[in-house]
Amino acid sequence: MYAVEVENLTKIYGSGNTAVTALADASLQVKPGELVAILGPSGSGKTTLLTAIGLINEPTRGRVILDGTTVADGGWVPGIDLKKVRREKIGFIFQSHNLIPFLTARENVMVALEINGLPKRVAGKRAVELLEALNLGHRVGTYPAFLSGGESQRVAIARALANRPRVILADEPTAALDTENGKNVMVLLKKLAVENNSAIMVVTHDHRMVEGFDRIFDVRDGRIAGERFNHEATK
Ligand SMILES: Nc1ncnc2c1ncn2[C@@H]1O[C@H](COP(=O)(O)OP(=O)(O)OP(=O)(O)O)[C@@H](O)[C@H]1O
Repeated sequence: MYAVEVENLTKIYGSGNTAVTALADASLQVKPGELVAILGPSGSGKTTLLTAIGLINEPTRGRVILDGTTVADGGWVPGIDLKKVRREKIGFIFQSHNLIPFLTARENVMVALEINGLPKRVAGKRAVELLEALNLGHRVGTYPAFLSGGESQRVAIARALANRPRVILADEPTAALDTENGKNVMVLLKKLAVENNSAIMVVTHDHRMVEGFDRIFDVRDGRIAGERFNHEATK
């Protein structure tokens, strides 16, 4: 079973003379354990695609199937609890890490767990384990203002992973990092995809990172214009 299936997805913003077709019949599938890039010029529809899969942006037409559950079929499937599906199946990583400034690294990760009903003590323990796995064991009590860019991004990754989501969606996660930290984040994402059997989709402009992906989807004018396998990455 695919972790993510998108079929003929179309998104039209606005209506009449001002209507903009941001996605036009885009289709793709991503398997569990796969790390894929969504690559394309500015305005090509990458973010629209990612936010539709992330249940943030309602598609106009077409289907989104997450982990076997149809969530959109010409708009959201009636009666579906979008928040619940989002919380349980999806982890987000943003370009700017969006950490909560008045919470420590550990507390930032705990928030994601507590929202899903984990008791504080259990959440605290798991948050520390996650941060340790990302080589941040020495930073658990540190506030975001005192973390480097690479460290902050790893805390954000720990938070996105906290609930072991089947699908991880990342919007330019390496853009604010130097090449070395960016490459480390890519290696880490690949490791996590494999270990957790998650599908990871990354919107990127960052050509420095392209070789780290298993597969690359090229987006042009709201369409999937091409698909490349990265044999180097899968060796
Ligand atoms: N809320 C909106 N209302 C109207 N048009 C929008 C809206 N969001 C995006 N668009 C338009 O839809 C098209 C696709 O935008 P989108 O943000 O998905 O592209 P992108 O590939 O992610 O671009 P970038 O790389 O610059 O972030 C663009 O023409 C954009 O102007």
